[in-house]
Amino acid sequence: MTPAVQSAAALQICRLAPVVPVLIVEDVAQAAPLAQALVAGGLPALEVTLRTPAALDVIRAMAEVDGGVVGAGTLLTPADVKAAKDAGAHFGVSPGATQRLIDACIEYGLPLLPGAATASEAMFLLEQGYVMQKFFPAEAAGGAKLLGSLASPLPQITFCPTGGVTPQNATDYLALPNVACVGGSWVAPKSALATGDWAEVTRLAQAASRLGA
Ligand SMILES: O=C(O)C(=O)C[C@H](O)[C@H](O)COP(=O)(O)O
Repeated sequence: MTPAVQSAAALQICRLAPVVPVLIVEDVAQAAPLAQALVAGGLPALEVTLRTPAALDVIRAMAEVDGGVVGAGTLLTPADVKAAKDAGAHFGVSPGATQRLIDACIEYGLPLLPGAATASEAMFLLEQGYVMQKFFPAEAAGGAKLLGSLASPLPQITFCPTGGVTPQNATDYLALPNVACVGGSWVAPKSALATGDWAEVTRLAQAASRLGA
């Protein structure tokens, strides 16, 4: 799957809703109810970070949830790409990008949302064919001001800013011409997961799904 085809798929997924929840899930039993709560709240695209031992099983369980489009986050190696694809991930997200990671996504047919934080990184990815990129770490790298500054020299790139995005600053990003959606962990807070408060997750997702409207 060429980078251009990967980006077309990633762009479509990023346009489903203004927010892609970034999920850190320790317990596979939480996967289905969490995904159902987020989809019910209007956020179908879900990013499960490969940062917990349960992550691949969580992806497997979430892939069964109606209406959800599940991706794997924190992809760092070709082995991560293969494991994510085998688990049923529809897309992959990385904080950055390496040639090995890109080659693996081409080989295994996993649409990648690769990360960039500077003009040169974004241009390297554009040369490869990635017109849809993650802007990471969004707030620490320069926030909406930096990303907005990239829109005029690099109008062909659309971004999903992630990292430090909150309900408060999300609207600044969503107002930019080069932003399709934002990524954020706030819609699935640790406290709600710990208590299984899925109604709270749906409430947060509903509020997030209205951002930028
Ligand atoms: O794991 C990845 O692939 C990452 O790139 C990191 C995530 O984007 C951040 O963890 C977002 O988290 P918040 O800043 O809490 O919204």
